[in-house]
Amino acid sequence: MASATSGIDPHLLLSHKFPEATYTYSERDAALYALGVGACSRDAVDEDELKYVYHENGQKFIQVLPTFAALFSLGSLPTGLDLPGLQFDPRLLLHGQHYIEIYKPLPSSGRILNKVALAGLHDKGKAAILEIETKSYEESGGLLCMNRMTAFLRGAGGFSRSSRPYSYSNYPANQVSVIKIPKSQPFAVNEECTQPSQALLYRLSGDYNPLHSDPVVAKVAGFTRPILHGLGTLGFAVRAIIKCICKGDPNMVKSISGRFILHVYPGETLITEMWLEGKRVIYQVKVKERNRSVLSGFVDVRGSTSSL
Ligand SMILES: CCCCCCCCCCCCC/C=C/C(=O)SCCNC(=O)CCNC(=O)[C@H](O)C(C)(C)COP(=O)(O)OP(=O)(O)OC[C@H]1O[C@@H](n2cnc3c(N)ncnc32)[C@H](O)[C@@H]1OP(=O)(O)O
Repeated sequence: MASATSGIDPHLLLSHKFPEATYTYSERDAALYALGVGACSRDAVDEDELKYVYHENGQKFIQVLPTFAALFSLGSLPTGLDLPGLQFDPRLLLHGQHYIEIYKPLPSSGRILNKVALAGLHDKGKAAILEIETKSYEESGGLLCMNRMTAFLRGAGGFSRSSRPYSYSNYPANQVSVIKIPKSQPFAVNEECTQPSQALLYRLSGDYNPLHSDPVVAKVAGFTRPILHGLGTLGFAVRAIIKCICKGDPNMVKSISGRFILHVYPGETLITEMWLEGKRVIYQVKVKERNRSVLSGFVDVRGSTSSL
């Protein structure tokens, strides 16, 4: 794995003000995204999923998966991940966690205004953790969703000026995604193969990091070949939860939290296990071929749990 100079000045970094950014998308973008996270990949006429990619039964608009909201936040990051007070090797960046709150059903197309802020910074010694929060507004001014993404910057830790490791976050502790996986049998299990070309398809939704497409870059980052986008795996998991628990209704999803535990290679099989705890679905994704957990978290749902 490569290493390079890094350095973080917490005060300079946290005082940075991001400019507002817009993100425009069409139905084609929403459908391409759905295909990128495996919608209809097992069955091109899947009765729960065709609506994400096609105007099924004469529906006026396609429906949008709630995880599509994550693209709003990626689109608002500065080019080259260039921020004052932040020096790190971008080749060693991994997506660590992602948290989304959805306040309204996502429209099938739109122009979104993003307000971005730094939500957290933590010194983990071998790594720095940087959290970026994006609030996304419709043109009418209504708040549509909020994303908080966590970047795990390998090799960028050790910037604390005192013996106590630096740690700052501006949000409640109950929104962090380290969750306990129940010991009981899961309520539902979904198994699905990703395609060898999955990351090449997913990247067309706007995350062109070469870690997911370039074998040389992947090796420098410590992987044998390009890996799947973390948000790609999250998209598979949440789609499975919508299918198995929300009876195919994407608008039941209220919030989504996930921690990326281990990388996934495109072509591997994802097993999503789900447990119901009131209105919360605890989930864990394992890679079948390596029998390893790669992602875990929770999805909070709207509506009556008795009908689930
Ligand atoms: C604008 C400039 C800023 C840039 C940042 C912008 C945000 C960008 C977000 C990134 C999105 C775009 C790029 C996308 C990239 C990808 O999709 S990469 C693929 C998806 N991700 C992965 O595959 C990562 C899988 N996970 C791992 O490989 C490992 O979990 C790890 C992240 C390498 C950590 O493992 P390890 O080094 O063994 O850590 P530990 O020793 O267990 O823990 C050390 C401390 O770190 C905490 N921690 C561990 N894992 C995570 C995690 N996933 N997220 C957040 N924090 C994590 C852990 O709790 C430890 O802390 P303490 O308990 O306090 O000691």
